[in-house]
Amino acid sequence: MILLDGKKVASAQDEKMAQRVAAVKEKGVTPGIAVILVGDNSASAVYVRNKQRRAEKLGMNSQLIHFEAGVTEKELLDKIAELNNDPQVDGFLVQLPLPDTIDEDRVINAIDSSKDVDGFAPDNVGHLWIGEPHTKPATAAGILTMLDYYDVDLDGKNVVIIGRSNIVGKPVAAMMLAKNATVTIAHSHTKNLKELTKTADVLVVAIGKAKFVTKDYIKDGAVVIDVGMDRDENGKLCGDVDFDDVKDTASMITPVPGGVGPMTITALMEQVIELAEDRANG
Ligand SMILES: Nc1nc(=O)c2c([nH]1)NC[C@@H]1CN(c3ccc(C(=O)N[C@@H](CCC(=O)O)C(=O)O)cc3)C=[N+]21
Repeated sequence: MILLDGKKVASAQDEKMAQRVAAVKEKGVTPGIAVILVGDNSASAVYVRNKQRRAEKLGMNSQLIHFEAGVTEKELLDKIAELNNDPQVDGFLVQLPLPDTIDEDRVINAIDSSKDVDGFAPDNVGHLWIGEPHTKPATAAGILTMLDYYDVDLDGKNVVIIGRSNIVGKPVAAMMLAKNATVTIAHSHTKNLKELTKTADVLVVAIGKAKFVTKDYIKDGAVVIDVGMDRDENGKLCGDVDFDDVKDTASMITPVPGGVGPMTITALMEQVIELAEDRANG
């Protein structure tokens, strides 16, 4: 079994990205990212901190805007308008999920789609499905970079994705379809899930249930991508895949932590650098 080592791939990408940051700075542009975090969800705080750290390491400008859970939609929308108009900010995102008091769609729609580094804005979703992406959702982009790094060719492969979220499942499907895979999206209403997942050459799991996928879901030699960020019975970070159970059946697998997570951040940073390059080139 080959471990798909997100930390290793991320640091290899970091070297290339640091050079791009340096080159764009020579042209007088420093790539700038902002992250809006609402409330004090501890997991979100960890991700946000990791994003800040990576941005700083790459020599980028990075600002965190932290609102209390009681923030009003208006305050949030005002901040978004300010970032839309801030020329130093190439891209920004609002960490999801938001508190129930806030209309998530309205917030996402308020982000200028040219600065929507998450690729969640409706026009960016459309561009992605047409096959002419502007910005791409970071987790999906990170997964594709990872597979490319390990020379996993998707052309003609059967891909099964468990999970149909706008953040992960759907964009992974669009991007793998563009690589000529045969893509199936499974979800909570799917019948005979195990029979379906056993047809997968590549299985992507993004459901948010700790250790849900065991070896009886997997074809011998499958590539398994675990997008889960869950806690096991001892409160330890784990994925949606029972790693120890599947490790002798899968040919390649992402660990949690150290798999998709670091790649998500890499993809996000790369997206901001691309937007900064566009700014520098006018
Ligand atoms: N608008 C928006 N965009 C997102 O991209 C977004 C979001 N909202 N909401 C939450 C999810 C989750 N996410 C992660 C990013 C990095 C790690 C990460 O760095 N993980 C490390 C460390 C995890 C740890 O130590 O806790 C790892 O897997 O090795 C995890 C999860 C981005 N998300």
